[in-house]
Amino acid sequence: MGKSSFLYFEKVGVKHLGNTIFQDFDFSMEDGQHWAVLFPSVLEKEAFFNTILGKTVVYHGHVRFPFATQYQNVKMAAKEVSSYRDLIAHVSQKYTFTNKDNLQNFYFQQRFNATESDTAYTVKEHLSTIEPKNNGYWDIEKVMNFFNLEALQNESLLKLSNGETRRLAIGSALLHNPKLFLMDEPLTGLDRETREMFDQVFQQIVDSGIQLIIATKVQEIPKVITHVGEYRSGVMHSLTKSAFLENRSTNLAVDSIEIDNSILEKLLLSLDVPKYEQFVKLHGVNVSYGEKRILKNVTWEIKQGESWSIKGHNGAGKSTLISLLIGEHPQAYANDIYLFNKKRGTGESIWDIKKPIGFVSSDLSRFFPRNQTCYKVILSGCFDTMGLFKKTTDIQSQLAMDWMIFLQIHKFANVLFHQAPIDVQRFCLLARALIKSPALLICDEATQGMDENQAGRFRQIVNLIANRPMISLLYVSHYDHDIPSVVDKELVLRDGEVIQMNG
Ligand SMILES: Nc1ncnc2c1ncn2[C@@H]1O[C@H](COP(=O)(O)OP(=O)(O)OP(=O)(O)O)[C@@H](O)[C@H]1O
Repeated sequence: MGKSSFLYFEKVGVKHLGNTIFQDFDFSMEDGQHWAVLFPSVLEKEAFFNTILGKTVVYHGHVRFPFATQYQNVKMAAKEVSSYRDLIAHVSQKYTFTNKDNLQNFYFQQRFNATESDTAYTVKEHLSTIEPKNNGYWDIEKVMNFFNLEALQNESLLKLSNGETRRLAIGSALLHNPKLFLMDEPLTGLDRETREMFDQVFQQIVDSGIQLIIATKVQEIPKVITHVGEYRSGVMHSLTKSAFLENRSTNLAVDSIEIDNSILEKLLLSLDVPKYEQFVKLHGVNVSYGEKRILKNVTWEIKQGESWSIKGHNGAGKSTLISLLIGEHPQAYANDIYLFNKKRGTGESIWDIKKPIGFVSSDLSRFFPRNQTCYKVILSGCFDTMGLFKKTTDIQSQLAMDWMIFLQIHKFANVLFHQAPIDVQRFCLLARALIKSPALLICDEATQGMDENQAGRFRQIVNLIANRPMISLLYVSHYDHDIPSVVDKELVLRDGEVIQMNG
């Protein structure tokens, strides 16, 4: 390797989660370079990052980190324990924040329950608990300022929206002043305006002396990137960014995916949904926390069988609106809301509300107990619990397995859910939602972090389900191309207000 070598893989063989992922894998990054890496599947992408982080089994070859040599020599001379990892920051799609007891045991509806979240740190507290591994350009003040976190500094971590959480995750990682920053799809979950602003964010990070490896989509390769590595057929094809973009065919169409219709037909027959006269109706709905108004006078009706998208900037109130529908928000009772023929607050139980709803969100995965397998997570849909705690019938067990086979995730049945790749987790959540024959399927940024082929397959299946006359769909995404074609109605929120409704 040359003198200016920063990081390299030499004929590396890697095993991860029981699978051999790489054989004779080569990759080389020089000082001053910033890489975008493209992987066909989440499994390979996660294995690549985890290998750099030393979390996989390298059974062959070497991974070398010349960028850390000087640092480690200095530490060794001072007789201090150190690792090359001290110089790496990583923001994955699976980031979680812990609470004050250092346990990650938040439960889902806690987010919407303003009084119950005292075990969660505020944004400012969280940033001050981080013990930077290195001193450098980034400190709390710079991070707060640069990522627009001042206004949120006293908010509990639990209450942050998806986009707010991501800004915080990137800012938190920078506090370590790493030399190498690994980012897994840093733009997903961000609204269009924020995504556009991120070119400046990357530039600032690079200007502070940090080198980047970003897993991303071709359409989202940031300006600062100098090189692109595309992993195909076991080989990382490396090019400068300009050569890559020149070579690239403009046809980025996603493969159309073969769906096994015979299994689907059988599964769809199990989706036997009753008819509701008053499906979902909201009239003048308001949600606020103290002075902060999150939803303002929202009036909206969804008829059975309709398919809607909900759009709006990060923090506009989309997830809050959904939380009212799925029975997770305590302020639902104080509002004029009809769900499935019943007015909220007239004696119905939370289970009555949840029963007709299948819910899939990018956020949901982190709330399942860590001992749950993929199979159990799917079965927990039968009981609307976050994990399986009851005995299941043979019919339920068979149905869960049939959905897994149809969705091609059956080989993960006994894998712990939190260890499964992101796309497998999402298909599990989809199966968990569908196993109980929902009348309303809600997908809240559900394909976030999935690769384009898997996201395409997810949309295709959602399309097939939502095309059934008795089933309604609510779909939230920051990307127009991600919205399934069955969706023909949209609600747009800005700062909690409905600014557009095409229904
Ligand atoms: N319990 C709470 N107390 C105070 N503020 C809250 C609470 N819960 C949510 N919020 C705030 O309400 C706003 C709306 O959040 P919500 O998650 O509904 O936004 P969103 O439109 O889904 O955003 P994103 O696209 O980023 O997911 C955010 O600014 C969030 O910080």
